[in-house]
Amino acid sequence: MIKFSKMHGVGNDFILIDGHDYLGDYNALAKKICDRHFGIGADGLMISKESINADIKMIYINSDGSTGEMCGNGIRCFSKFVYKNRLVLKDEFSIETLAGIKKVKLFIEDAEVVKIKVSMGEVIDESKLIPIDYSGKTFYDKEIKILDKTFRLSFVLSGVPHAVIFLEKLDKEILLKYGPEIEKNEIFTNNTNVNFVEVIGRNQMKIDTWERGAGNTLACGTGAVACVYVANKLGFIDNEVNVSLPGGELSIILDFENNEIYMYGPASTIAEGVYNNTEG
Ligand SMILES: N[C@@H](CCC[C@H](N)C(=O)O)C(=O)O
Repeated sequence: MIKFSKMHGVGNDFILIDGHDYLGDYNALAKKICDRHFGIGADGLMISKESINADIKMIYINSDGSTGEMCGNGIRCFSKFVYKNRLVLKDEFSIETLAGIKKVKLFIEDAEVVKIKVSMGEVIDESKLIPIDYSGKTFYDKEIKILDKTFRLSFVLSGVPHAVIFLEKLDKEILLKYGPEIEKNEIFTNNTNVNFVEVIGRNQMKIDTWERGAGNTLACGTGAVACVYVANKLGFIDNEVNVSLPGGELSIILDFENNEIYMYGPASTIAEGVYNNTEG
């Protein structure tokens, strides 16, 4: 029996457990517990662990059992989870992830966490530092043929790898047909998340994401950061952007002076309970 919380960050849903409550194989557990028919159902599993370098450590595993280095929506849920479960006793703290240490700040009203700010760090775009088989310096707006269609694609690392494609209008059929193909395209040496973006104005965009290891999700936080960064680099938008995702809204701020990117968004607790790990 494993105690869990089920949470979502703008529709990107997760199961969270305290690492003290389960010490087994987390990747195998993620596959079982995230299954939408035989498990609780979620896009990913997060486990809290003690950290030597930060206030707490977050382990993130996708629903297919693969490890993700970071999760933008996940880290907001994780922050609220560890605060509510008194694993961290401050409202501003640091979290160790496989993509480095991230700082978070909780906004609390009437004892409820209403919003979380995450310092997401820098986006990395140098090809030699990111998982792409490409000899040029960076991979911005390059033509790439996928099945029968040629896309203009950019590729960056915002904690996890992200492909960014701008469309005149978002199209679910394109996402579902080409997303899985791009995710596993051989140029991306560690696979990739795939974001389709519609720019609405200088401060507004819409994104639909096909996630590495989880498929089509209702939102992706690291994806929102990657898309805002790339769109700004290509001159399409300013540095403060409201991002609409199928599951809700995020706010992303590029702070060039401090080499920092901030993400603001909510985190909601849906359920708390006990998972029976012996059946299912
Ligand atoms: N949903 C996430 C990203 C989760 C990890 C990703 N699927 C990967 O393995 O790269 C987010 O909100 O950032």
